[in-house]
Amino acid sequence: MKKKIAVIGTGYVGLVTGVALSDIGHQVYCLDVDPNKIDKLNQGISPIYEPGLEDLIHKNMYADRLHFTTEHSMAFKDADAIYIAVGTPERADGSANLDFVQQVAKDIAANVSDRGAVVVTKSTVPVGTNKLVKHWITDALDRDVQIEVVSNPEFLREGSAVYDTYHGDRIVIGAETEAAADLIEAINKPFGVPVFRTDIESAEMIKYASNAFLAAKISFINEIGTICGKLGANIEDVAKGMGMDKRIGDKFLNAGIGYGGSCFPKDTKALVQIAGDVNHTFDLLESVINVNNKQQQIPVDIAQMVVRGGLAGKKVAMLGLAFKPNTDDMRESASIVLAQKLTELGANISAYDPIAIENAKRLLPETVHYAANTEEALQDADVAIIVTEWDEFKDLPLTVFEKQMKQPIVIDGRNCYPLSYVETANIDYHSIGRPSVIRAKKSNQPAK
Ligand SMILES: NC(=O)C1=CN([C@@H]2O[C@H](COP(=O)(O)OP(=O)(O)OC[C@H]3O[C@@H](n4cnc5c(N)ncnc54)[C@H](O)[C@@H]3O)[C@@H](O)[C@H]2O)C=CC1
Ligand SMILES: O=C(O)[C@H]1O[C@H](OP(=O)(O)OP(=O)(O)OC[C@H]2O[C@@H](n3ccc(=O)[nH]c3=O)[C@H](O)[C@@H]2O)[C@H](O)[C@@H](O)[C@@H]1O
Repeated sequence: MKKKIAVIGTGYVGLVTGVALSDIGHQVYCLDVDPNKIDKLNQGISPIYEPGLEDLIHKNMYADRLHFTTEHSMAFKDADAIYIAVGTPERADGSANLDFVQQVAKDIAANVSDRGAVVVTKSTVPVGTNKLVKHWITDALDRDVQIEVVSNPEFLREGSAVYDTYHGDRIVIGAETEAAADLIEAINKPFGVPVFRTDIESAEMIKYASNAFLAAKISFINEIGTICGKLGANIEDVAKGMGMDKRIGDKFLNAGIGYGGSCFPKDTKALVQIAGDVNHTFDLLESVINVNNKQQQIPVDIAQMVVRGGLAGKKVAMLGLAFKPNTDDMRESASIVLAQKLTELGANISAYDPIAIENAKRLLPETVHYAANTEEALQDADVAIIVTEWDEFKDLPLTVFEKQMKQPIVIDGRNCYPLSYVETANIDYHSIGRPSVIRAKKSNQPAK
């Protein structure tokens, strides 16, 4: 069943959704208010770095199933389904800002075909928003047009967004009517991903609860890591041993310098607000957020302890800037907090990331120097901090730290190297929730 679909917003979610829906055969019109993005896309250039995405854009543009436009009339004309995938950024109080969603509702009212459409919200929105969207559209309509709304939250991860779309654990569909749910289920059928149907409010909550639970798992393992660090236990083995229990599961138990990105920080705060709106203090989630804020500072705390004479005037190499590997997304990356703190302490930062440098320049202090490669970033550095676990850092021979740095002190915020490997290198090594490995101690060890 091939349908005409309009996707509004070409950020991560809109673009990946639009491209994937065209790839399974639908006629898709992706609309954005940003003409630069649409220009680039019409030249086959993806405005975001996402493995595999550009190839799919080319394939489906060539097959004449995928179109990019700023023209509402072109996108909305005869659309069976209209997907809303615009941003829902956080307001100063942590709640979700729905201004972009409300604007799209007005645009739909002004442009939807007389035969009506099913309006699908992909954006992460507070419980009750889909019903508000329907109200906003019908309120602005000057004609009698049938509008149905469906909550269809998105669960893709940046860096593996294309893979996730085809191999998701579930597609959640929250609808008012069986007919609307049937249409969205049929549209998604070729993905072969299990569908879970529910009411609209539950679908909206599933998205926030899922992100909050994953964030809680990360903060939990990070707290255990901090205790392990003090007691001489190894968080990697602890997480492995815990994860073997199927009720716990082995995913999302990597201790590190906390979660970043465009969603966990924003969605956890929004859920605290959503709970507050119904007079519930979400104590657990507030702690998850506080733990994460502390976690992002850990490398600076360690650096202050281990670099002799303090950090003022010292060269700090930052390896990795993106909030996770395989993306150029810098939103809420721990590198932002770290660079600010280090700069306040008078350190000179030399930073390198395989692809996020252009985005980093907009968010990090102006004084940060950007190196062309790892070796240049490490040259004569007093301390190195690994912020993002890119493969090229994980594969780096530890001798590079020895050779390039003034003092080979490495603070690994992502536990990139097995301790047994670090033991063989002539570096001081501090990681998260694992014992430190110090040169002096190694040389004092009796010969075997
Ligand atoms: N980034 C991610 O990995 C995921 C994001 N989400 C959710 O999806 C939503 C979108 O997130 P991103 O894709 O990261 O957003 P984004 O902020 O990167 O992109 C949003 C796009 O919408 C466009 N836009 C804004 N107003 C518009 C309008 N009136 N008409 C047309 N286009 C308009 C903007 O120009 C921008 O290109 C958010 O609610 C987010 O929480 C959900 C799952 C994953
Ligand atoms: O709503 C969203 O936007 C998305 O948010 C996350 O996806 P994403 O932020 O792209 O990336 P994740 O792989 O979840 O990583 C988020 C952060 O947690 C950190 N993390 C992840 C896993 C882990 O074990 N430890 C850990 O510190 C990562 O380094 C990263 O900073 C969710 O995984 C997606 O399901 C969801 O759709």
